[in-house]
Amino acid sequence: MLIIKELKKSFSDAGTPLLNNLSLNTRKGESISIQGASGCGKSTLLSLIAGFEKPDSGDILVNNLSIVNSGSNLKKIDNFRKENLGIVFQSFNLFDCFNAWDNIAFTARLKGNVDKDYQLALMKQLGILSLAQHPISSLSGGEQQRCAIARALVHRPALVLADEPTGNLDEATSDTVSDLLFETCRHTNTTLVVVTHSNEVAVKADRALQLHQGVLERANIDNATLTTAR
Ligand SMILES: Nc1ncnc2c1ncn2[C@@H]1O[C@H](COP(=O)(O)OP(=O)(O)OP(=O)(O)O)[C@@H](O)[C@H]1O
Repeated sequence: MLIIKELKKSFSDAGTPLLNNLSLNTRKGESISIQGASGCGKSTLLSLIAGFEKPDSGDILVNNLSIVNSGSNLKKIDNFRKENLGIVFQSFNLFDCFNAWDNIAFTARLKGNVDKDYQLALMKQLGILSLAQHPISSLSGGEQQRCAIARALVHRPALVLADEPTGNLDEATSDTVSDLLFETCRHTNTTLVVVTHSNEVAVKADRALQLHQGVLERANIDNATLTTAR
């Protein structure tokens, strides 16, 4: 579904590339977590997958569409995002001037396929239906992030990218919100890539990976590490 082939990316000519022949192959509906040291290139990788940045070489395919080779065609890449991509940010990135319902409807309106029943079902699943008419600024951090998850899914994207989705939440809220993110993506058969510093969040993915020296490796998160992290 998401296929990354021998991706290279550097921000300077000196030294080893930040991403150095990185490859990944995911199944439809699979969830992947990515951890790694600060500055190792996790957010850069998400930006490349979203088509916000261009790699030096290699290819990225989502549902057989090359994000890299569509990169020079801005309309095509814009359509790719509208059709295929949902994004969840650490800082929620919701609009203060809209209520919860209109914030969530935003991506579907961009795509031109508002499906009220589907939005109602998603909001119900995420436990935020009763907040639909509330101003976004009146919601707690956990409630806002649940709205952001609904917004990322409401246009039925094939792929959701989440960059530190629980980074601004306390431990208990992080647990609830990350459970909802993984469950909702499983329920809707949406492929999910989550960048996180949290071992507790990382182990909820079907595959836990770490970015190390420019490539993705299987993460080794054992129970002892989890216990220590708690
Ligand atoms: N547009 C850019 N121009 C130059 N350098 C950049 C640019 N974007 C990122 N970098 C550098 O690339 C490296 C990787 O950044 P990135 O944000 O991808 O790391 P990260 O693994 O997500 O880090 P963190 O866990 O701290 O968020 C950093 O050294 C960063 O300064």
